[in-house]
Amino acid sequence: MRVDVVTIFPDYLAPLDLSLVGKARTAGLLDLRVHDLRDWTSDRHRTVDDTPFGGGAGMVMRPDVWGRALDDLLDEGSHLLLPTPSGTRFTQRTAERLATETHLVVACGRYEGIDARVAEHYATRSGVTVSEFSLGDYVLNGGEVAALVLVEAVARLLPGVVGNPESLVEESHGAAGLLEYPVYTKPPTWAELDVPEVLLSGHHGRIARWRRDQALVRTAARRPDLLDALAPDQLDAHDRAT
Ligand SMILES: COc1ccc2nc(C(=O)O)sc2c1
Repeated sequence: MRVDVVTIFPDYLAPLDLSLVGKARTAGLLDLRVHDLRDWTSDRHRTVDDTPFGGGAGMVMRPDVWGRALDDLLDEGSHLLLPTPSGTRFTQRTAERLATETHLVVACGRYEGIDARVAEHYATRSGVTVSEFSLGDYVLNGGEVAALVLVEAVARLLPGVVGNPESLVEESHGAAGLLEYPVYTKPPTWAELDVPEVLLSGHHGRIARWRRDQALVRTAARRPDLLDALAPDQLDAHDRAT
């Protein structure tokens, strides 16, 4: 998969050189390129914004500069992603869908946002998909943090990136559709708190059942909406009794 990220703060994306995503890039599993939007400016001051039509506070990012950048980067089959507070919610299901695609272009807005004609124009471009998304019900100062989240959430789903793909199933918001169960390691007692006895039993069936029950109880307590969203076949009779 190729991912192009366009931003006026390229250094904001430096964390993507580290850890799991960094390893995926080194292994050739992810072709990630970060671009400075100002490379597509044409004036001495490398201007990317201007005052909003209709008045109001702040500045708006210019469509002509974004147009030159996106014309260079978008191809047949590209998915243009625009982080924005007014976007649809980015979820694990979104990440799973994006992880099946070949080319993502993430346009990081700043100031009051990108001129609306940019999304409108590229939505009509043959072979290009455009999506505006938000991380959640809060507002950041720009799209870069959302880009970091998106790239990591997608990259870790690419084949070969995570050591044990099975771990993707039981993690929170994974294929099981539940929050993950609590995890423990040595020492068996810490701060006068013991590890649940069942986890020391070596009885794999009981351990699996205990973990499933913990995931269900946690999900019911913290995110009942996730339980409501489960398909009927995702809960067995024991689950329903828990
Ligand atoms: C101007 O660009 C922005 C500004 C705020 C913002 N907030 C996001 C969020 O997902 O919360 S994406 C995003 C993009």
